[in-house]
Amino acid sequence: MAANRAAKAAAAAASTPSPAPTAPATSPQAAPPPEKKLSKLQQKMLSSRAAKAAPPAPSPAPSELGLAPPPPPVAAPPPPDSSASADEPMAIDSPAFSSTSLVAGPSSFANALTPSHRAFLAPVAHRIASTVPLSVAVEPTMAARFGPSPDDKVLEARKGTALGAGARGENRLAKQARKAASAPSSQPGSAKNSRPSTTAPGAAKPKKAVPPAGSSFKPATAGPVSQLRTDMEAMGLGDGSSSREEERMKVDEEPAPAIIMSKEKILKEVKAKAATEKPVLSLVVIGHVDAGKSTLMGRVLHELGETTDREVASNQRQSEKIGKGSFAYAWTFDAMDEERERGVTIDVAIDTFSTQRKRFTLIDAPGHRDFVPNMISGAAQADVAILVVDGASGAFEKGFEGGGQTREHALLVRSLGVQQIIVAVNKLDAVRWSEVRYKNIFDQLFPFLTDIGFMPHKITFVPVSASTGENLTKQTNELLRAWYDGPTLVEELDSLPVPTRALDVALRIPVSNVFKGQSATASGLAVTGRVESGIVQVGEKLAALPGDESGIVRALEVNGELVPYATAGANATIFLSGIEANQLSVGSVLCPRSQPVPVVSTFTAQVLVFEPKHPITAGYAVELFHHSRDIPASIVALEAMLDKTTGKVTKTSPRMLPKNSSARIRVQLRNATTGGRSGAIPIEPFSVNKAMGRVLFRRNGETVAAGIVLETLQ
Ligand SMILES: Nc1nc2c(ncn2[C@@H]2O[C@H](COP(=O)(O)OP(=O)(O)OP(=O)(O)O)[C@@H](O)[C@H]2O)c(=O)[nH]1
Repeated sequence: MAANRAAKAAAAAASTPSPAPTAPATSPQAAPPPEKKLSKLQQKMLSSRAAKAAPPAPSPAPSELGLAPPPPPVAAPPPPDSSASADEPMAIDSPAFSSTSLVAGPSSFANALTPSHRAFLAPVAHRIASTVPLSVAVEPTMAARFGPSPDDKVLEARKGTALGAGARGENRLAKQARKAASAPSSQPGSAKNSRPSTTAPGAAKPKKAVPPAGSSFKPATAGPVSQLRTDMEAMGLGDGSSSREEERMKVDEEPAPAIIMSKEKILKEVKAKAATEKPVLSLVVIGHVDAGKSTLMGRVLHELGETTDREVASNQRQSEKIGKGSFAYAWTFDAMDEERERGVTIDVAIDTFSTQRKRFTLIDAPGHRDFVPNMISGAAQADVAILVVDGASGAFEKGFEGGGQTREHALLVRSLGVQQIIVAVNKLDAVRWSEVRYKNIFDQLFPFLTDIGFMPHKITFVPVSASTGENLTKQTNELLRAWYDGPTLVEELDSLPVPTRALDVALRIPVSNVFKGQSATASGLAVTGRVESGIVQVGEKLAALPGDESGIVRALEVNGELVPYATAGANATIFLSGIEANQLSVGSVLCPRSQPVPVVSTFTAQVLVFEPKHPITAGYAVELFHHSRDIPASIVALEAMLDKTTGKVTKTSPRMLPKNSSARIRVQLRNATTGGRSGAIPIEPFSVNKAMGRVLFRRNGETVAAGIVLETLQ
């Protein structure tokens, strides 16, 4: 398998990369980058699109959502991608603010998980991260005061069911870790009956620690975890070992490890590594329910040798037993009992895989509309997305037209900062590899994606069949080969550009999970989170916002390895000392005390209104999504309506915001005085830090607007 892959990649490298269809040739933006060669089909499709007159997008076309970059002058070269670099100046001052400037990517728990995280988290924390119950439990009076939010209702309904926190079955990596773990106490509870232990299982294999030279590096236990434990036990996740745990984790008396590397030295090292190591990208898989997301990625992992024939055969046998044989590959990800019984993904699942030139952290997101909050949590940390669409007759239309999640997911990932998207046109085996069908889907989807702000050359289409494995790593089907000679899905993944990381700016780590971790290498209070910007290293003292507490980084883990530092883009587990667990929660932000993130409950934002059922008026209640945090808020003032193309004020103090409009609004959190804790959250203007300045607004289970933070107020 490995040899095959190498040979394939070598062949791919030898030939000029040939991307799937890109832009309509009628648009100046449509020109693909010169180094990319079009396949025959792509050329045909583009020229057929060019042949059609290119009328301006009909109103209210998605382009008019204000999400697309303003149309360039006819002969102008393609505009630069304003969010291509995390370091470049912000575009929000520009009159032509658009969704392109809405992009860069907050964070969540999802791809913070390395294999050893999974070992830690499988029994308990895997779900806690993506679900709000932890924060709900921390702020119990919030719901009493304001009533449950729509998304809370979904989460509430999940409590006590197999959908509730911690109830997830073992996934592939957790299972491997459990098998490998030697100590009985380190075994996670089984998915079905046992209550999982709050102590995470030992890592599958002892990992080689990489202590900074000269430091007193020693994984240490951390402070009391009363709130976390209370939360966990309230959710039925405790292991009854409270006092033992409390004793063990009471006070960290280990001396803090010293910081030993200068930032300059780290930056130099990072540069040197970039030349020799595979870059890591976070990949989220999205699409309408049943499009085949889990099957596709389960199959990709198998084709790449990440799962064994034996594992697949076992899933096949077991899925057939309950009459769900067609879901065998999906079971690699859909590990919860309920997911398997219903044949529906409920929560994000994480995995990792490598291609010839890249490593991927894979986030398999649920497609069902009820689980969009989970999808957001996963997508918030992604660099790139695969949008899976169902090519079977009528199925694509079902997912794409009113109410389907194809549009919503694409819009969400774009608003969350994802710029690069691969459309996997799946289930083409069901239509005998019809080229006409493929082109028909391309013709519907491509303009939509460009209109919501994806740059044409950052969109690729690949025809595939997840269940037969066709065109994932190889093309064998003659019906397909008759009209397609472009790259396979894996080749397409392998050739994705690596986003620029914001290394040389203030450190920001939005926390996506808090747990008590214990592996062969480290233990104690730990958080997972994506390093959105800057560099963190062992020994560093970090403020945990909101709050006055600081913790010391005792150990850092990235991709299952202990490391002396982690840089922007890394999904890290950070073991902390000198701070109590109740000072941290999902949505906290770790940053240097000297460069804090503003903690506020009111801010102004520039938003694009999607298609809410009712127009937005002052006092409109919403769920605010910021990284992994999901918090009740109100749009307290409509300051101005804006022209979507120029960004100029068209009307001050409008009475309401209609669908597809752009506006400047004032937002206030609704829990500002709840529970004795500050209701304020750490949030930053987009102009200061793109990743910290993106917000999404949902209401009654639908996403109503997305935007960027303009100014933090109080
Ligand atoms: N014919 C055909 N069926 C497929 C293909 N890919 C997936 N399916 C079937 O489609 C159904 C749904 O597949 P899943 O992988 O669970 O879909 P999903 O998008 O992950 O579903 P959710 O995560 O619940 O939204 C299963 O019965 C699969 O066997 C394909 O390429 N061809």
